[in-house]
Formats: sequence, C-alpha cells, structure tokens
Amino acid sequence: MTVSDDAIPALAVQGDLFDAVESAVDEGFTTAERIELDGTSWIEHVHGWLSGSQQVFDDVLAAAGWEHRSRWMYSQKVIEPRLTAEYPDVDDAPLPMLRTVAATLGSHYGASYRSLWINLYRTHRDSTSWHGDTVGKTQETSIVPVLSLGATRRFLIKPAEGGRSTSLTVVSGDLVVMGGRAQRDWRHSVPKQSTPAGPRISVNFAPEPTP
Ligand SMILES: O=C(O)CCC(=O)C(=O)O
Ligand SMILES: [Fe+2]
Repeated sequence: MTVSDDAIPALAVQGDLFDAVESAVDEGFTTAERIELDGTSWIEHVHGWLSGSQQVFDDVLAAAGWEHRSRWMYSQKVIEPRLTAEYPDVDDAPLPMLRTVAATLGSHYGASYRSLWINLYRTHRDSTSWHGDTVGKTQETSIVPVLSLGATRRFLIKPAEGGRSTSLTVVSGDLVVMGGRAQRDWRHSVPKQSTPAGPRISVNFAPEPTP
C-alpha cells in the first residue's frame, strides 16, 4: 500500500529556514568506534558522521515514496510497524546527496552500494524486529551501513543462536555499520520503547555482490 502524502505531514518536524545548515559527511570516518562481535563479525558506530542531518531528515521525509508493507507470517497478514521506501538503484533515490553518501561509503569500506532502503519510525512505538539482512543469504561476508536521521533510538545486535545483546544509542547523523559475518551469525533490531520519541529515519545501504 502506498501511503498518501496526507498521511505524512503530521510527522514533519518544523524546519526553520534560518537554521538550514549545509550537510556534509566526515570522509575521514574519524569518530568510528569498532566493536569486534566475535572473531569474524564486527559493528562500527561512527558518531556524528553526517552534519546538518536535520535538514536531510526533513528532505527525505518529504521526498521518499513511503509504503506501509505487510507480509504473511504463517496464516496471518502482519502489517510492518514502520513505513519503508525502497530504491534498487541509488540514481532514483529521493535526494541526490544520497548518491554522494553511497559513493563515500563505497570507497571507505571497499564495496559498491547501489541499492538502498529507507525506514521511517513514526514514533517510539515503531520498530524493526530481530533479523539478518537479506544480503546474508547470498554473501558470506558483507558490509551494511545504516545512516540514522531524526530521533535517538537504540540499535541492538545479538548472536543468531541467542545470547547477550550489544546496544548502541544512535543519534541523528550517526552511522552504524555491520561487517564480516554479522548478517549470518548475528541478528539486529530497533526495539519499540516506552520513552516517547519523535520520528526517526534510517537509510540502509545494500552492498553489490563482489565479483
Ligand atoms: O533502522 C535501523 O537502524 C535498522 C533497520 C534495519 O535493520 C533494516 O531495515 O533491515
Ligand atoms: Fe537490518
């Protein structure tokens, strides 16, 4: 189901024209903090990677083609607790700057990012449950970057076979990157929370298979 534009404005955070800041990424990834999850998987938290992220949030919120997806789980149709916009080709992404972002990520992580999907968590009640990204089905190892915009939320990752989860508190402009076997051996999620939060957008980049 495509969400009509009428459904979105209530979420828009009032942008002040005079506060408009140029957005820019840190090409040196100087604030990257890497956590080795195990011998073959890692997660990296790049704090404040994108500056001027509020402007990017506003622009993506307004321009993306949001869909409210549902899928069959056993015999029940379940509506996902978030909105999504998918762009199999970054050239069709709602903002040209996302192409620059994809290219910068590609050269830093030695991968090629063409395809992306964007999530909108309308409130603290929206979420993404435990999963590994589909790239894990076809690629033994992969590097999946996720750019956060808007409200602060928790990003969790735990071993696929169960165990303690590692929690990252992710603020607007932060980048979270999962690498190695993280999509096969680990599961990640953005849980619902009881503390009220405004809307958050995550931009997820899928790596092309390496030839
Ligand atoms: O929103 C996030 O930070 C992660 C979303 C995610 O893992 C996904 O859509 O596959
Ligand atoms: Fe994911």
